Amino acid sequence: MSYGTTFPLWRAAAGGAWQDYTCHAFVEGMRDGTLPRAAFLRYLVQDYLFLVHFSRAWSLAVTKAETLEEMRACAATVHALLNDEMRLHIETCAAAGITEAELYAAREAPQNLAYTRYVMDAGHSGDFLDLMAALAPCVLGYGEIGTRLAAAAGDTAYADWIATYAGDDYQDTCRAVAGLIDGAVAYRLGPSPTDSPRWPRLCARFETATRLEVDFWGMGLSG
Ligand SMILES: Cc1ncc(C[n+]2csc(CCO)c2C)c(N)n1
Repeated sequence: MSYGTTFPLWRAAAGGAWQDYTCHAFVEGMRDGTLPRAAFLRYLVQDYLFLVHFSRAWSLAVTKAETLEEMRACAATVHALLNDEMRLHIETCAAAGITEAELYAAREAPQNLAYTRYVMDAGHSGDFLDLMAALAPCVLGYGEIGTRLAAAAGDTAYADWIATYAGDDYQDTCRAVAGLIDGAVAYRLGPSPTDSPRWPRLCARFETATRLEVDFWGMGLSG
């Protein structure tokens, strides 16, 4: 499966890290239902905080955009994150007796700090493309994981999670973000972006963010 033309190149350049992320033991545990509930809730509480900072990162993308089209796409993502994406976390945690105030006050795990602040820094120290390369593994990785798990899931309590990311709405989001990235790359790097002196650094940013996703899953498992 692939979204757009830039993402497959970045994914290939990330090598084994991409496999480590999308086929992580945490993911396999959701697929076959063996993931302990405590690990999933630990992940979900941290992921709520993650989404707070990801909303900030997409907000930064609005200010780093160079076209109105880019601004609209990033602003729409901020809106979706704050108003739709986080609701899933709030409702699932509420059912487990965790309030939103408790979510907001939870202490960030070091793996969470490392990942979210890395992404923010990619945007602060770089331009729109640096930020997109750091954001891409998160958005498109979950799209890939959702699709794979929907086709291979066993009897699992995580069917809702899988259905969310395998569903048409989320897959449309993935295609839209891939299109945003392809357009942004063409706008800034021209018709042969892989020849740009900037290309290796963008690949490196993508790979680093991918490794930080691996560590984020690991945090859920290790507690
Ligand atoms: C650690 C971690 N990585 C990726 C996602 C997935 N995700 C993050 S933001 C977003 C909406 C589109 O930008 C989606 C689907 C997550 N929740 N947690």
